[in-house]
Amino acid sequence: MTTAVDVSQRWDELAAVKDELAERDWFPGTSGNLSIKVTAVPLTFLVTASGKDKRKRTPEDFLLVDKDSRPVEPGALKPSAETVLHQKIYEKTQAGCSLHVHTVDNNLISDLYFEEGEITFKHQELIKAFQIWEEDGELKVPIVENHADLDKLADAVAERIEPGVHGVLIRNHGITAWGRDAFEAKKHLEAFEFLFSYQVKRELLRR
Ligand SMILES: CSCCC(=O)C(=O)COP(=O)(O)O
Ligand SMILES: [Zn+2]
Repeated sequence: MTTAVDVSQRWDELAAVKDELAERDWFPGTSGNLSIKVTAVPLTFLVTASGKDKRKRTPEDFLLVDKDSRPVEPGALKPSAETVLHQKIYEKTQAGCSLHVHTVDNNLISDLYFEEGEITFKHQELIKAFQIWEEDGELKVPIVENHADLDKLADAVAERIEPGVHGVLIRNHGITAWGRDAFEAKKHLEAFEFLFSYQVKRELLRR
């Protein structure tokens, strides 16, 4: 059962994450969407309303949706166009929070490594953010095509989820990253973006 207290607590957590990502300027041109799980069975989650400037904090920032990404209560607010991606993450993982942002670095990496289908990070301290502690441990980030059909896109992302995958890049679009809760999802997203930024600069220096 969803209680008003659960929704309000999760709302505040997601709003705090949204503020922090906004400070990093990770929502250019109204892009990006965020969600947080409220109940597991049946699945309900708060998701950002579509088309809004996610840098602003308003009482209409999020709405509660059900297991089919439909609003729990009728109203004027539309859930993110990409809500079904969040739904698939909750269906396929134990995630409690899912974050999607468009950055120049994640777009460049998704394009540069698209043909390989993934990018692998090794010998980087920050892969410890993903609990990889071995000296030769590797972090793989799958890359999928940016299908215009969002159900197809969500299926393509879901197909690449396996143990050890904490985020999927969408070619020239952005990344969807997740974690057990808001803290872990943000930690993963920040670590991914650090690694992408490093790799972009490394490629530039090499050329
Ligand atoms: C203006 S960016 C195009 C849509 C998109 O990729 C995105 O992340 C934002 O869509 P939403 O419906 O969640 O506002
Ligand atoms: Zn997007």
